[in-house]
Amino acid sequence: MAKRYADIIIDILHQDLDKTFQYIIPEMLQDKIAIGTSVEVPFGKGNKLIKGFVINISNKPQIDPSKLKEIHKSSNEKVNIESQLIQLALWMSNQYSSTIISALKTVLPIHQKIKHKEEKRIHLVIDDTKCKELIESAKKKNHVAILRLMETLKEKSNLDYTYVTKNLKIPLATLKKLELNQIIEIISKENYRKPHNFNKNQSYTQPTIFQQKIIDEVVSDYYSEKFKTYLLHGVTGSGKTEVYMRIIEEVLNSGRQAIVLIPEISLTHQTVKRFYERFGEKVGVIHSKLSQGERYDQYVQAKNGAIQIMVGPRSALFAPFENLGIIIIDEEHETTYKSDTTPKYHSKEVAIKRAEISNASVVLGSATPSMESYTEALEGNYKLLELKERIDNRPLPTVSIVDMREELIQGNKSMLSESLRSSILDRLNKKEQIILFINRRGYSRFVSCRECGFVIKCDHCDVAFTYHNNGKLICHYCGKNISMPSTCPSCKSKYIKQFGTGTQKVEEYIQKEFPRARILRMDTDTTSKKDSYEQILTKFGDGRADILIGTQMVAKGHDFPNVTLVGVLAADLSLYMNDYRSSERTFSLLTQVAGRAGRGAIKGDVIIQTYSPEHFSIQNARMQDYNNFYNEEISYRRIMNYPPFTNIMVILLISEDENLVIKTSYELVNLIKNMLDSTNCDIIGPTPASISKMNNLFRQVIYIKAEEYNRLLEIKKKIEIINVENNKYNNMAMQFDFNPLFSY
Ligand SMILES: Nc1ncnc2c1ncn2[C@@H]1O[C@H](COP(=O)(O)OP(=O)(O)OP(=O)(O)O)[C@@H](O)[C@H]1O
Ligand SMILES: [Zn+2]
Ligand SMILES: [Zn+2]
Repeated sequence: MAKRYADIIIDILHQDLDKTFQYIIPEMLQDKIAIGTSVEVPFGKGNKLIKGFVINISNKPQIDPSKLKEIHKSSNEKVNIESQLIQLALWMSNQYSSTIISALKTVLPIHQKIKHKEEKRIHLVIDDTKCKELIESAKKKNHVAILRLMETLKEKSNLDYTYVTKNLKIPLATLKKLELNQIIEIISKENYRKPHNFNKNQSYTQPTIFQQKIIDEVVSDYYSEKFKTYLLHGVTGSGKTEVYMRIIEEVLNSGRQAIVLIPEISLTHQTVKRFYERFGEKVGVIHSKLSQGERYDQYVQAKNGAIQIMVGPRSALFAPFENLGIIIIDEEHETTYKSDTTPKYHSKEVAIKRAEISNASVVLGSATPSMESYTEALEGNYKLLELKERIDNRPLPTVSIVDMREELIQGNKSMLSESLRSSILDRLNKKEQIILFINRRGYSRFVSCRECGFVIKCDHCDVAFTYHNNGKLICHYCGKNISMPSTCPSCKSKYIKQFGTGTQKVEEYIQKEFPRARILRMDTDTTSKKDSYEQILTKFGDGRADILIGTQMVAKGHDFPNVTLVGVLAADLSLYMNDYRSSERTFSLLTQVAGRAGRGAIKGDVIIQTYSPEHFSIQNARMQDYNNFYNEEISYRRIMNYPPFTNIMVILLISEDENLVIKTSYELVNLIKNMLDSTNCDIIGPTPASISKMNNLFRQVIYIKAEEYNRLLEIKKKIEIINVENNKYNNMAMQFDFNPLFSY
């Protein structure tokens, strides 16, 4: 048999060893070694044995084979799932241009040294008569500990170990002795931590004919082994979750597993509850508020088959399912699906890749699909599925727009318009519930006129200037900057200022206006504890509060049938961020938050307060007309050459030396210009980053646009080679991001 060689990545905990080493696969290990196998290899001068992972196998040695060492030993564990995940990590490290190690750390739980929580119980193993004798003799000999234990055990027959040692204060030696004499038995049973407690519900909803048609389509593709990516575009409240659950049921029946991704942790409670009611103990959950131990337990159970559906944000994508059948991404348009740490992957792309590796289907669901996904669907790359109506033919809520400039003219300077104020009062009287949404994205960053609504924008880029603390307004797309004007350039009003209201201020104000209303607030301040989302949402869901005030986290996914009024306090805040995606984000946010109203028997109303009532994002959100919005936005993207028509790579340069970072950024741009054939790339910048100084480090950004994604990867590789060859960027950190969802 020809000799085979394995590329091995050495112990993942050594950050600096981000390269592979080739080893000979010895005869006796030939059939034990595959991609993903964990092995022990001799390393370095002393040939110390260390752990590594096989990431590739070939027939060709890279150097003189007599210089290669042999793999010492391979672990006997089944490798299938690790091998799939390692394959995925390798793809990620290439696609997002990160180190192999950081990609591996993302997909595999590296630190596995967490102890299982053990539950031990003490059982009485002698009969009643014997027990009484023992109690009598303990009394005589004045053995108080034994007496105490026996009397309690006689009644309960078995007790929790910790209770016995801590509460009854029985010494360990005594327990040992009793065990030795076969009076008691200490039985330990592995006990998995359960992060959620719900009951399985037996009554099932019957799918509507519209839901059924979609379920049938996906399921029949699945059974004929056509594993595709679907885009389920269903209006708010159309019952997408039921569709997911029915499809998953079939996947489970076929002996395979499912992953359900949700955009953020605030939605975990509702989704896990719904899935748990349907599937019981088979549902697992992974999110950042679980303890290390809880997370590890979920991982182990997914691996051993106890858990078959993993629900959670991003990281649930890496659940170690051997036979993954489907990945669902709910609210697929959400920006939280993009990782903000290296590798900066997009969950949708990784999900599609993972599905390809394991022959699984992917369902993306949203009432407001991302521009990218909808374009893919129109081009036939994803299969488009639509739910155009709400369940039971319930109407979508009526959305009205209030022009806050008018309110000001009428002398109303408060944050509530007259119409929103009277509607709130009306619902409080009717004992119906209200959600007040404060759009905090772009908080305090752009500058607008309170009188005419004018927003100060860069004349080259059609994006709002960003307000900087030194009183300067800077365009982060071209670098142009101006001083903050003292009057509105359009109407000369002096009510021009940067924007923003905090949630807490809103809560205080609303409470003062409606003293009898029971108010809950949900934002990052009120949700720092592990179960705070759950508490707030359960309280509101049970009707123990009238008004829920919150930021983005109240906007989507929630299903509260008694909510009949949704108020949006400042729709504009996300409209003029220095970001070409701001229209899309505003539209989907408003449509999503509007979609929380009228999901039960009573029709809902939505009131959107804005200074830009004519903006097409707001107008289309009012009509809840996704297609119209898409058509307007896509033509803008085409003209401006933004994604999905191009790909963008960001280079962020960071240094404590301001002059150096600026000088280098210009040099780098020249260098890139020289290496490009300029026909198919566009360079924008360098400019100072939105946060141009952070922790005393100065930040410059360069944007490169290219139609072909791989061009960007090539450019990046070249820059790195130059860097390694002449140590060019030594006193500087350089970060790359591909198709970022926010501007830098
Ligand atoms: N077939 C059905 N029969 C009766 N009620 C249903 C059915 N399917 C779903 N529902 C109910 O309709 C409501 C809305 O469903 P769901 O929350 O899944 O909507 P959605 O499409 O995910 O909306 P959003 O995009 O706003 O999150 C839920 O209360 C759900 O229980
Ligand atoms: Zn500009
Ligand atoms: Zn003005």
